[in-house]
Amino acid sequence: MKFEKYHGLGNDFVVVSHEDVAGKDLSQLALTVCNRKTGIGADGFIVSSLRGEIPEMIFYNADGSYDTMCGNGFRCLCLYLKNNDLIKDRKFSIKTGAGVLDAEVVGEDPFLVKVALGRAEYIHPTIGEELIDREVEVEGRRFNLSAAFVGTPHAVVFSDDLSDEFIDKYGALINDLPYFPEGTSVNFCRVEGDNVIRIITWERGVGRTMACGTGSCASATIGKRLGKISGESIVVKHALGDLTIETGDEIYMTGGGVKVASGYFG
Ligand SMILES: N[C@@H](CCC[C@H](N)C(=O)O)C(=O)O
Repeated sequence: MKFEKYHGLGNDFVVVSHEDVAGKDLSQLALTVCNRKTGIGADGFIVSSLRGEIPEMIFYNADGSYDTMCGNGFRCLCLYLKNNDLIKDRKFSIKTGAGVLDAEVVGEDPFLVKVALGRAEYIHPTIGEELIDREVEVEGRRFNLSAAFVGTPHAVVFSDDLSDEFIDKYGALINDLPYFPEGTSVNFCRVEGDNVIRIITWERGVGRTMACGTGSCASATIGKRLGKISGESIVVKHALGDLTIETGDEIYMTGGGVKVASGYFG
């Protein structure tokens, strides 16, 4: 199987063409390919499909679970399509499990793409109301928990502790709360300026990753709703760099993608 590997701020993905995996169990393939000991190693598996009128992203997490959207993966797919001459225009659209999203290449070297993600949805499906700044207790520790759906579900907690141990422990525990019967990614954020937050995400289907695009969008919009940050353009800091999130009526995410490798697997 021919593959290319990409990352967006260290959130890494194996990208393959739909033609090369037609008829295969994609969930099982994601599990095999993403294994860091016995596979290629990645946080997610992206199948690039050209079956329809516009390109389509089919996305699986490292644990084999399907997901509707992945922000960093989406930007990586944009670069994959560009590298393979599958998109020629600066502006284009890609179908995802969360709908058709418009994108525009705004930088060539380094590659930079701006993606329109629509509006954040705040009505929480399990409780039928918004889950914003709600005090919850998790193993004796109090959190102010908020949630938003930005193509995929996200919980957001503002915290000064961004240590690996804290994220690993409470990310998994918050994902297991009854509010989230289908699980959720959990974003831990620290305010670092009027329009700046630092974020570390515990991702559903993966665990702690180096960056999360949709999590950055959810965190920026919730940070603004809670009055913790302000401004149209929010800088979301990750270990390897920043994403710019515009949070007007519609959310826009601007960030890069990097090709790491290509080859054959199996
Ligand atoms: N890495 C992502 C989000 C991926 C989805 C997540 N693992 C889930 O299951 O919801 C991003 O960059 O947006």
